[in-house]
Amino acid sequence: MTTSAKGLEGIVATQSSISSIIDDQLSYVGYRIDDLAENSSFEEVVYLLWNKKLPNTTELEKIKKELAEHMEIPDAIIDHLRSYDLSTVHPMAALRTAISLLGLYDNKADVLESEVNKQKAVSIQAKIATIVAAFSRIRNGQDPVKPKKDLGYAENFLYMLNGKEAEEIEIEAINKALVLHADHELNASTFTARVCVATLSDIYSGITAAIGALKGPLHGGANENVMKMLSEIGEEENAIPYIEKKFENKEKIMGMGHRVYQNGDPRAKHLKKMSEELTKLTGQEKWYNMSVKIEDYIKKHKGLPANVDFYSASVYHSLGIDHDLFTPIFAVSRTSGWLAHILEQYENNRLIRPRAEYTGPELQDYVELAKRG
Ligand SMILES: CC(=O)SCCNC(=O)CCNC(=O)[C@H](O)C(C)(C)COP(=O)(O)OP(=O)(O)OC[C@H]1O[C@@H](n2cnc3c(N)ncnc32)[C@H](O)[C@@H]1OP(=O)(O)O
Ligand SMILES: O=C([O-])CC(=O)C(=O)O
Repeated sequence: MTTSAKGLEGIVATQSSISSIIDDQLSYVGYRIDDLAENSSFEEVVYLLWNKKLPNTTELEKIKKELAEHMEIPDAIIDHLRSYDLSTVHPMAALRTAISLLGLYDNKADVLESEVNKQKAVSIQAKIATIVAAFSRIRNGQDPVKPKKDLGYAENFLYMLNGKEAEEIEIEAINKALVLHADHELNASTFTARVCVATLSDIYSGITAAIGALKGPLHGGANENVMKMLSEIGEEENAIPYIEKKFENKEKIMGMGHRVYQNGDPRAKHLKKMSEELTKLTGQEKWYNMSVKIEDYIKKHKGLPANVDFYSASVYHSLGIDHDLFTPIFAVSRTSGWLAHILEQYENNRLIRPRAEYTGPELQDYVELAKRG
């Protein structure tokens, strides 16, 4: 057997026609992320990822309507969210459980037929935004707000989160963030989803497993930790001494570095621009200025680029979103990619089962319990 690649670095583990990263350029089904970020709605991207073509007007209206119509969640999920000790539960843990629970209210959860799976995809994509918003409201002692059928996805999410219709600039920011986070080739959570459903387990299992993988700070959980770091730094002049200390302690800087991108994450510049605009608009420029200082310093001293999580932190913060909801919002977006990969996996399935390079002791004789030292 050949030697293993730590963290599977550089290993091509599957074929996929959903998204690609070539020469540091990201595209969804061949459409450049820059064009999609500037021009498309999240629903357009959802359609693109699931159907591998951009929707025409009728198709776009249909997916928008379907998503809005499926957003409402069973009362039992709300009751369940109310039963948590919300002072300690992380919203990603709540989301992981709520999606799993959602499967119990779907009498076709275990049916793997293609058409049924597509219906489940719409339902899960629609409901995940509602679950995140409901969790946040219940935690704040407020009643969950039902979705409105005439609102787009980003707008509905903000409406359910805040209990009032959002400003255009907020909708634009969330829409763009959802577009930018939607898919990213074979990242850890997407790979997790594919490994899970390749056993012919159901979609709910795949999404639940993926949420678990995204939660970690080396992956989606980094965005919350970026804001934690910025808050600890507090003021711009503290930024560089803080980072130097982290380097001395050999600690990682959240939101920096990437396994695949060597010269920078193409999504980061969009979030950086949004961060600049939104922090200025809300009088919170210090978070942007501090982020730029850190980015420049780390680029210069470590050669590491900012990743998608770095500037998303100050974007969400300037929209007044609780810091521990940053990763759940990432999950809301990435669900579209997970679902696309799950559907693709089912279409051409083979069990995913790599090998391990054994590094333990050579074969040895069994020692009876009484004779062991
Ligand atoms: C949506 C996403 O998932 S994007 C990634 C989100 N995660 C983060 O932002 C967490 C911070 N970043 C990291 O931990 C890493 O850059 C990862 C996990 C994203 C990718 O890392 P890998 O390709 O596995 O690189 P690895 O962790 O092995 O690091 C390689 C070297 O670079 C250093 N390095 C990598 N990232 C960082 C960082 N953010 N801060 C400081 N040093 C870093 C490591 O310490 C290591 O140095 P060494 O060789 O001297 O020991
Ligand atoms: O691709 C990765 O390893 C992580 C990432 O940027 C993402 O999931 O968006």
